[in-house]
Amino acid sequence: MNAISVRNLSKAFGKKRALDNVSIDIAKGEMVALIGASGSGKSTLLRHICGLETGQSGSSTIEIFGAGLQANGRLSNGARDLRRNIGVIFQQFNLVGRLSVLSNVLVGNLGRIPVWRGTLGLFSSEEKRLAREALAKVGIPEVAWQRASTLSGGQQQRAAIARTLVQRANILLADEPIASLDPSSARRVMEVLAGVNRENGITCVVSLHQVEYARRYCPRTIALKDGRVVFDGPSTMLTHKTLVELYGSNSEELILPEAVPDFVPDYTQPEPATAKSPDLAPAFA
Ligand SMILES: Nc1ncnc2c1ncn2[C@@H]1O[C@H](COP(=O)(O)OP(=O)(O)OP(=O)(O)O)[C@@H](O)[C@H]1O
Repeated sequence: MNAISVRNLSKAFGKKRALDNVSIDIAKGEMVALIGASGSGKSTLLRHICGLETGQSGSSTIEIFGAGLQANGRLSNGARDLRRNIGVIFQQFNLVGRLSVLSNVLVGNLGRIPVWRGTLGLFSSEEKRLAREALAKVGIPEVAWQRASTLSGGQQQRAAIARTLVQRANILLADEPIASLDPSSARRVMEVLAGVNRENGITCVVSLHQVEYARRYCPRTIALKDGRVVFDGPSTMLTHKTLVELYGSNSEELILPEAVPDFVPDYTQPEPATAKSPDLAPAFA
């Protein structure tokens, strides 16, 4: 079954065509990279898939697990319920800085509990236990009581992933989650995303600037250029040569300067035990 199905999606902002007749299917359990130079439409596509934007009127549709999220530029009646299945992580601004990390993770419950309970911040001990388990799953159980503003960028992204686990999202859309991180934090966040995909079966779509991360962590890559899908296939086929053909001089934006050209990754193998925190036990599996 497809987790996400997009048909004929176009979107213009004034005269700028941000998405141009995009059609993609993403199967349940896939881990897909969305790459493209700046302004190619990655964020716009993700914002449509989570229902934050509607496409142009016409014959476009977006379905989530076979149910209509939007059609012809209008959100469906069931969109609100479908959105509960979708966790979203942005490059920044994922957490409320003055609240504890645990409170931020507990926010993932809000779609499921009575509004009054959420407003008063009244969470059951079971909900708190699950939130702590989610923090353990992403490898940062020790920061539960810290103010979110005191976390490093990578820890903040991992806390945001923990919140989507508490939300019980079965689709995770991550919009440039590693763009402002140093390489080791970026790898750690990508490992956590790959872990929740592999161990929890969560369908992940991750927009990335660097193709190396796509090749290392995502079996499939969808590449956008000027709002159009210009590549959709195995990440291993997206060689530097192909990137140059697709993007010309803009391809430099997508290749890490120190990258070894066209190394072949092995993302099919689970991470070796040494590369993983013992905290990443599949508590939610
Ligand atoms: N709300 C908006 N109003 C006007 N133009 C917009 C809006 N959102 C996006 N755009 C334009 O649509 C195009 C696609 O933008 P989008 O943010 O989706 O690209 P992107 O691939 O995510 O880029 P980046 O990698 O720089 O984040 C860009 O030209 C952008 O300026």
